[in-house]
Amino acid sequence: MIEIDHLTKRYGSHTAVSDLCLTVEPGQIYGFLGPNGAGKSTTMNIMTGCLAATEGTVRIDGHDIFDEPAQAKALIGYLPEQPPLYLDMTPLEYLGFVAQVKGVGREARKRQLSRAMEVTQIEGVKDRLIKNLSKGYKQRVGIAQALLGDPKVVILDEPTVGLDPIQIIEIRDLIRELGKEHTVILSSHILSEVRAVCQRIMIISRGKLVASDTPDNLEKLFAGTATLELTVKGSEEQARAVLGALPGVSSLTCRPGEEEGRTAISLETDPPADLSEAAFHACVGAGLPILRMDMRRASLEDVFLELTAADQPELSSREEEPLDEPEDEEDEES
Ligand SMILES: Nc1ncnc2c1ncn2[C@@H]1O[C@H](COP(=O)(O)OP(=O)(O)OP(=O)(O)O)[C@@H](O)[C@H]1O
Repeated sequence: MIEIDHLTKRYGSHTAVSDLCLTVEPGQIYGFLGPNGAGKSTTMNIMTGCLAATEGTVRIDGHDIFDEPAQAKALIGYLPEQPPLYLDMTPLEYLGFVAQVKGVGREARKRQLSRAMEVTQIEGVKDRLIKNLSKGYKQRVGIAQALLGDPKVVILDEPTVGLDPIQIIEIRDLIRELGKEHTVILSSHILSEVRAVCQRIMIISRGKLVASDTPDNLEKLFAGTATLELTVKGSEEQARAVLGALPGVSSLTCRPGEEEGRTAISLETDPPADLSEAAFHACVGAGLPILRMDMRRASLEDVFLELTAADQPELSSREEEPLDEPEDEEDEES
C-alpha cells in the first residue's frame, strides 16, 4: 500500500530522516514509534505530500507522491500533529467544506459526512462551534476530516497527545474501528499506546528505521536473555552452590534479601531457557526454601530502549534551523 524507498530529509545541515526504507501492507494498523525528534512527523508529512523530500521516493498504491500527487493524495486521509481546524465553524460546516475541497461530489458528500460523523461519534456536537469543543472532540473532528474522500490509508500523527485518560481510551477504540476498513498508520512516542492498538510496529531512531515487526515478534527477537529472579532462605554460599550448578547458567548474581538470612539471586541463561522447574527441584533437594521466584524476559519496553538508546535529547529548536525548499509550503495539503 505504501512503499518508502531511500527517503532522506535534510533541514539545512540537519538530517531529520536518513535513507529510510519501509513498506506498509494493506489492512493493518501500524504504529510508528520513536522518541521525540526521531523523525516521525517529518516522515508523515512527506508521506502525505505536505513536505518535499531531499532524496528518495514514496509510492501510495503505486502512485508516486511527488510525480502523481493528486492520485496519491486521494488515497490518504491525514490528521497532522496540529489538527487543521477552523475554530469558528461548526463540525458540520467544517466537514462540508473539507469534503468540497477534497472534490467529493454532492451525492457522495452527504453519505461520507454522515459516515465520518458516525464513526467518530460527533453527531451530538455537529452544530456547536469547534472552538467550544473539548480537546477530545476537536481531535474527533480532525479524524473525521481525514476520513472524507474515503481514503484507503488513514495517517494520524500523535492522535492522543494532550488528551485525558478517558479521551485516550475513546480515541484508541476509534482507531481500532478505523482499522476494520482502512490501513491505519499512527505515530507515537508512547510505547503502551502503540502496543494497545497496533498490529505492527515500526521503530524509528534518529531518522532511521531500526525495527519493523509485530509486537510479539519484536519481543521474541530481542529476548536474548531470560532472567530468573529468586529469593531463598539461606546464605549466598548455599545459593551459589545449588543454583550455580544448574545447566545453561551464564551468570549468577546474589545480594542480601530484604530480611536477615535471605538471599536474592538473579540467574541468566544462554541460550535463553526457563530454569524455574530445575531451580525448584535443586532447592528442594538441598533443603533451601524458595520464598519468591519470577521469570523475566525482554519486554517491548526493553526492545524500544535498546533500539533507541543512541537518540540524544532534542537540542536544537526548529526555529533555529534553516528551512529548505520553499515548495514545502506550496505543497501543503488542503
Ligand atoms: N521545519 C524544521 N526546520 C528545522 N528542523 C526541523 C524542522 N522540522 C523538524 N525538524 C527537526 O527534525 C528532527 C525530526 O523532527 P520530527 O518532528 O520529524 O520528529 P518527531 O519524531 O515527529 O518528534 P516529536 O515526537 O517530538 O514530534 C528534529 O530534530 C527536529 O528538530
